[in-house]
Amino acid sequence: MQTSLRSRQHSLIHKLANCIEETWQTYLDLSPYQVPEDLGYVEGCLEGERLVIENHCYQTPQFRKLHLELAQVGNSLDILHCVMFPNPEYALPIFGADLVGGRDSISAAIADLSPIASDRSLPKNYQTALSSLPVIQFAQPRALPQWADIFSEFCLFVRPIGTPEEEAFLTRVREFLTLHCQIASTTTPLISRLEVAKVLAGQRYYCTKQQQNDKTRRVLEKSFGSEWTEHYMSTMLFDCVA
Ligand SMILES: C=CC1=C(C)C(=O)N/C1=C\C1=NC(=C\c2[nH]c(/C=C3\NC(=O)C(CC)=C3C)c(C)c2CCC(=O)O)/C(CCC(=O)O)=C1C
Repeated sequence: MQTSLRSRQHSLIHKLANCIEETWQTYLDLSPYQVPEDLGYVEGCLEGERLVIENHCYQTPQFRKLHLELAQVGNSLDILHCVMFPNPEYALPIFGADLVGGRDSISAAIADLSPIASDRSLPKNYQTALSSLPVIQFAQPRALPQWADIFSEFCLFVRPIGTPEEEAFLTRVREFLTLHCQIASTTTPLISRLEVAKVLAGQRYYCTKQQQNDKTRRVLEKSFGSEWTEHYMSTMLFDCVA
């Protein structure tokens, strides 16, 4: 297997990809996840922009899909995308992260443990743990777009300025991930079909809103066209089970 794309991407993306995989390996019981239509590694080049995508997928008893995706547009735009979809029998939030940047700076860095409850609240244990984390002051916080009503009050969305802010972002994401994996590993599955149905509704809402991110859609469409992109966004990036 050739070296991972991360070794040719921005250092924060490289470090976060390693951090995510190390945390999963440390706290979770990983099994392989069969990526459909050999989407493990894809390249597209329509309007002259070559897009390379590398997908890493796993599953565990508590998570139906752990998805880490690295992508590079030409040799200018680096992307890290990560979503942890809980098994619908576990009433757990959805961890999501997105890093987008050029060779020397990250323009968007976002990470969140997103609620799936209909009242948009996180479970008490998450709220207690997250509110005890020190608030980090970033120089350039970013405003969420209209579709992004799915994130929690603890969501980090910034343009990190310089190494200290990149390190602070990485540390906070590591704290989110560690907390999430530790709680998930000690959570017992739901029994009632009504509870499971509510979890599915929450995941479906999350996926529907994420699919409205036109920044993602446009990058994919330029290299793969709109039909492939619609399929990819609804079955690979943000698929919700029936
Ligand atoms: C957990 C949250 C989350 C997850 C899981 C997620 O997938 N996106 C998420 C959030 C999120 N992403 C955003 C932006 C951008 N996303 C891309 C592209 C891709 N992002 C990808 O994952 C892939 C597939 C590999 C591509 C191709 C680009 C280019 C940008 C513009 C960069 C910039 O503005 O500087 C914004 C701001 C949207 C706005 O301001 O309107 C938000 C909120």
